[in-house]
Amino acid sequence: MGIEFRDVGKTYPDGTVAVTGFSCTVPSHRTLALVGTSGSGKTTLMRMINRMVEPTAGTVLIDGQDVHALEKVALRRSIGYVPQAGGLLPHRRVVDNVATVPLLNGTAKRAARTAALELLELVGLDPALGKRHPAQLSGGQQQRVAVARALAADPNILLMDEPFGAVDPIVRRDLQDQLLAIQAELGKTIVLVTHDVDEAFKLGDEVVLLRTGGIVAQTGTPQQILAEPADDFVRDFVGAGRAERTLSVRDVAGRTIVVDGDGRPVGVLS
Ligand SMILES: Nc1ncnc2c1ncn2[C@@H]1O[C@H](COP(=O)(O)OP(=O)(O)OP(=O)(O)O)[C@@H](O)[C@H]1O
Repeated sequence: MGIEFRDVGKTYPDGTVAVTGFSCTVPSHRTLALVGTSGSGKTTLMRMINRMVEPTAGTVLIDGQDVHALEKVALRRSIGYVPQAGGLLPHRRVVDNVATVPLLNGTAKRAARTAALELLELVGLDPALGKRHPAQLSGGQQQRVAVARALAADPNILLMDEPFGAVDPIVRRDLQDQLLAIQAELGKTIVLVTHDVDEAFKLGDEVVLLRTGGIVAQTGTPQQILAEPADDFVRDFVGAGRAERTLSVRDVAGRTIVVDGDGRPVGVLS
């Protein structure tokens, strides 16, 4: 059970080949990170799951069912989607943004709002912020709202397209940690698109590294890819040979410090 891409391809009407012969399974409750350079077909692949993009070859299945046979609007509402820049409705209050899909699905207003306020707490926001409009929140807070909104209809599947790409590195790390905590609690099936290999390794149980044309360079757990990069392209991309991944330990003032290849401290061991 889960999501299965079966030999899918996508050639856009202008002839651009975005994806070719892609096959992959995402088991239920696991996170797949699609990582690769710009234009490697990550977003195209992810959008095939909720039919925002229709493949020109192959099949996408959810729990064994061809998504092509499912009604598009119902399918889209049943899957949480976190777009790149939040995609919040600017003229609606935060709480109403979060409640959007449950309201469309017929949940009563009061129940939808109560649930929305609980979701704001789940993503680490003060429910009092629910009264504000999106423009009155920071970029990081807006992304938290976007995650809350994607979770509002309690979907089994969560699609995330560069969800934390527009925020600074410290907020980004916070949001990543929050997502890991939420995932530990809720156990969604997540497909995450990122161009940041560190993010892919941190969040993905399984990582697919793509090259141009949606061709798989390597699939594996972060540990497998780091330990045995398939070729020079992968090695360069993950930076396995880069100095900063070559860690060593040093004793400083009676404590054991871990430093990177440039001697910068990255943590304390004991
Ligand atoms: N609607 C479209 N019409 C034509 N070509 C498209 C369309 N959407 C995407 N493409 C092309 O398909 C290829 C893959 O695009 P896609 O957005 O899936 O890549 P990506 O890996 O997600 O890139 P990025 O990291 O820049 O978002 C690119 O060459 C892109 O220009």
